[in-house]
Amino acid sequence: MKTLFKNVKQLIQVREETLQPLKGSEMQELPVLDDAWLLVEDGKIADFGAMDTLPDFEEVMEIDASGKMLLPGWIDSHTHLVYAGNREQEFVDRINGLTYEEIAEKGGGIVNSAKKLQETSEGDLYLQSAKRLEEVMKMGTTAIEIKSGYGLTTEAELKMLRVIQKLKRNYDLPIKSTFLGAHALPPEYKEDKEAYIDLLINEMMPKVVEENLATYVDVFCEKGYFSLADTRRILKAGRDLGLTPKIHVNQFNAIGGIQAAVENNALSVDHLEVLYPEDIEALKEGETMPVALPSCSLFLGIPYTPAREIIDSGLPLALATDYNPGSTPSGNMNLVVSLACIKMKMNPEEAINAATVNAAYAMGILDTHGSITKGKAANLILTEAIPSYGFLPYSFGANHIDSVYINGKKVQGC
Ligand SMILES: N=CN[C@@H](CCC(=O)O)C(=O)O
Ligand SMILES: [Zn+2]
Repeated sequence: MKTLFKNVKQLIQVREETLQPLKGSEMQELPVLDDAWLLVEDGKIADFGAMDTLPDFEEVMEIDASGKMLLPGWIDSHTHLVYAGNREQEFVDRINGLTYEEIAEKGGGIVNSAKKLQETSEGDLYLQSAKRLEEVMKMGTTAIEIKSGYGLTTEAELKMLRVIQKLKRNYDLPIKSTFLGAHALPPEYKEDKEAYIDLLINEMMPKVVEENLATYVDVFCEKGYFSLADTRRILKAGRDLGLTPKIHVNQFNAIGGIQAAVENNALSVDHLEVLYPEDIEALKEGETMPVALPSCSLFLGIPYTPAREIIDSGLPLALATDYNPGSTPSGNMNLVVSLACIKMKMNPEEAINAATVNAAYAMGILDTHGSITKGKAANLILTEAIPSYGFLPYSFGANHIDSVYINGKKVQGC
């Protein structure tokens, strides 16, 4: 089955190849092709060009994209989309003056979600999560990473990861799973953190690997959660079992997590709301992608990741949602791209590059996704008729998506 998009006002993020993420000033370049066509065959981008070069294709389904833009679908490289229930009460508590840390100290936060998840059946958890996945696909997300970390027991962590595995089987978009057993200390281990880390390393991780349930290993490296020494220990154990690190660092405090991540060849370091010059220097030493999560900053009222400092020092940057019940109950990548421009002073080109090419790198799928490149998956966003691509972040909060395609197939309901 072939699909031909014709009269596309602009094809955005057109690249012959994407071997490396985009760094520093490269992020300002967003290659586009005006008045274009694009052919999809067998779920892949087969060819594209300017309208005055359009060949006479036979047996194609034609889509007239006059006035509309076609771009690679958003790639969300950091989410906690599998969770049970919600934490609306904590949202109200924060409105009334408590901080995220104070709520966690009172037994709320991650352990609150863990309690809910432990009490939820695998079937119900799947249904809640599938609904969220469909919601974000309609908003243009065409590849996603999902973490465990709301289980905090062997059984519940495996339950989460099996739900992710079932989502992978039932949905066509790339889904990568990350084992985040080191998300918080369960209350029963409050006095014995080492015992929980032993359980995580000696029981949970081997089972996760045996059942092939995760590609990445994550740690919440933060004061009051997992220390630098804990992080190093868990990353090493994960690497020994073949799990690549991809970790939460520098959300509230910088405690050396970036250095540990780079030393362990982490694929990404995520959050970075607090960033010191030595963190930037450490990132320059490796291939680890910094990932900013601006909708978390918006929701918690914490600082935004200093994108200008990162990009202007020659580094790459990716954007993701952090979709989770506590700090970011939103999986809207369109809002993330807008916030990156409005609050982090990224220009539209940088933000779109960060949510496509660099996001694909942060998910380990840059060779197959993230750009309009021949042979890559036809995971695409077709916008409504809009004046320019900059209009997407500019008109924040609005939905200008006409339709979303995954492997060339239209996502229903958008
Ligand atoms: N910071 C750690 N984990 C999540 C929040 C988890 C929660 O509050 O449930 C995050 O990335 O923001
Ligand atoms: Zn997170």
